[in-house]
Amino acid sequence: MHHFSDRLNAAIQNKKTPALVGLDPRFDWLPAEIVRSAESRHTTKAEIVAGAFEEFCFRIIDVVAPVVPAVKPQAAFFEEWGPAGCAALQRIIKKARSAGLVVICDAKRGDIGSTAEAYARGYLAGENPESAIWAADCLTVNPYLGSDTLEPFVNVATERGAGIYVLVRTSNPGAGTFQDRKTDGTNLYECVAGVVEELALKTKGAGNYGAIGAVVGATYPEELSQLRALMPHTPLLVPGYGSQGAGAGDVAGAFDEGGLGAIINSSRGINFAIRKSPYSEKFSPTEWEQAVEAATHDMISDLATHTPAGNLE
Ligand SMILES: O=c1ccn([C@@H]2O[C@H](COP(=O)(O)O)[C@@H](O)[C@H]2O)c(=O)[nH]1
Repeated sequence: MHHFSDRLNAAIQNKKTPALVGLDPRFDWLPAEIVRSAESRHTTKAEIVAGAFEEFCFRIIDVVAPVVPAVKPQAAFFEEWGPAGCAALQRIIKKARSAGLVVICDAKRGDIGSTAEAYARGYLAGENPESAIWAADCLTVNPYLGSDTLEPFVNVATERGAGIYVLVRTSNPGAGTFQDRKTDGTNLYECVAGVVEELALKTKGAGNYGAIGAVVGATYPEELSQLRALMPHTPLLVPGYGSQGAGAGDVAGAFDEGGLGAIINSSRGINFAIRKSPYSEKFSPTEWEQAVEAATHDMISDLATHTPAGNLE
């Protein structure tokens, strides 16, 4: 069985980029042709939305799979639409994996240990997509209930060659409300980082990184560099690039000297590139996939200017 971080790093090296495409569909922003097609096939609103999300994400996967290592579907946008949305998410994960992509399901789960175990078993398929119903390679996890609640995720991830990313320093404006709280001179996020690094070290693969990673926002570049140094064996998932205002310079501190150790997410900036300059001027609304492709290539080039080339050459 191959270790999660080793598989992810191989994918990053193969595609020569740490760019991660988020799949965050919004019904009101979908291309008209996709909405029309879903309306012709379904009757209820939930089925129409779910059908449209599925086609939209399938087509994004077709565009980005040749050039990026991984995708991150955001479960919330699918769960909002009930069973139809969840069924679409499941098929999207399957499609992304068949396209050779590493799939990180962003569902931010967490609960008391015995319940966390059910989340872990349900989401974390790791290397064998048949081993969990949601068939993800990796899941985002909320550590608020305590370090004992991370254990079931660690155990299942280790058994199945899967991974988790634990929320350490999130990208939102209010991240500091709880995460910056200090006890004995240590911030809460530094305390969580310490626990995560221990788990990363314990689950280390053939390379430098563990199966347990951390979510750290690109919108806090100083903390990002600090956490890279504090967590040398922890792979980072870095949201906040693009629509939330962070640029390639802000994420430079996330990488190790070989250019590994982090993947950088953009969701709206890629999914809905057609709605924004310069793509809205370059392409007509029906050419939205070309806009997705151009935005992905631009992100890859942008990141390359600030990523140590090292292992990505
Ligand atoms: O700290 C966090 C943790 C998760 N996210 C998620 O990432 C994407 C970001 O979307 P953009 O459109 O690129 O802003 C979204 O799914 C968030 O829920 C985050 O932004 N910050």
